[in-house]
Amino acid sequence: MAYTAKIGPSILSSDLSQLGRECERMMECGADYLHLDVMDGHFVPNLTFGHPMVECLRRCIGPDPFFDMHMMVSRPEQWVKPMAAAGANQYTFHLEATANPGNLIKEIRESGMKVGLAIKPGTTVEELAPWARQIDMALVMTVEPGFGGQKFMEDMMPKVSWLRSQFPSLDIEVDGGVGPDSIHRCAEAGANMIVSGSAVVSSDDPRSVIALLKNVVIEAIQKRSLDR
Ligand SMILES: O=C(CO)[C@@H](O)[C@H](O)COP(=O)(O)O
Ligand SMILES: [Fe+2]
Repeated sequence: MAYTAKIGPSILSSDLSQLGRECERMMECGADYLHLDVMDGHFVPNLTFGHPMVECLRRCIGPDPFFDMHMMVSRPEQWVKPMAAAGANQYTFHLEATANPGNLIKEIRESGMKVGLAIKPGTTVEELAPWARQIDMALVMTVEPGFGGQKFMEDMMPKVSWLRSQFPSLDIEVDGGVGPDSIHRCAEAGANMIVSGSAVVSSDDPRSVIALLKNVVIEAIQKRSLDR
């Protein structure tokens, strides 16, 4: 069991005029990585930022924080090299957005980034499975991508459980509506990379929320290793 508990705040719900400072604040509060949501207004009905912003963020907060790029874009092939040059560490693309996942996985690796593969709520986990041994992380969306602050979809948890049973050492991320009320379900199902936006960023005490989320996942991982 190679995976560990990691919490990655999504800075989508933060004060975007202060993005650099907000990223620093999340890292100071115990975040393990930063989840950066890129939306192109086409794959999803919302627009955020692209590689120029990532380059500025990297310059602002230094080389260490791990940037997990959640690419909610229609042509993920187009942004691999620019994102790598801007300082992204992991490129998480949507299975629904490409006709040739194998080629894209190869391009991402050749650009020096880790590979994440995301599925929307309507996509089955069996469609992701053929790629699972070639990727670093599977992202099971627990809301329809596009906006922060939506309700957690508990009915996505069987996808996480199935992936964990089939791929015991894969990093599995959940994203959307995850916070203190839903973290137990995610952790029990087998998720180990936890994206949390509004629950962390809008809290008066983000440090405590991050610690709580992480402890629940650590306990679930320990329990699973004892049960084996
Ligand atoms: O990718 C997305 C939404 O499309 C997410 O990363 C959200 O931005 C997470 O925010 P919360 O749902 O936790 O508020
Ligand atoms: Fe996201």
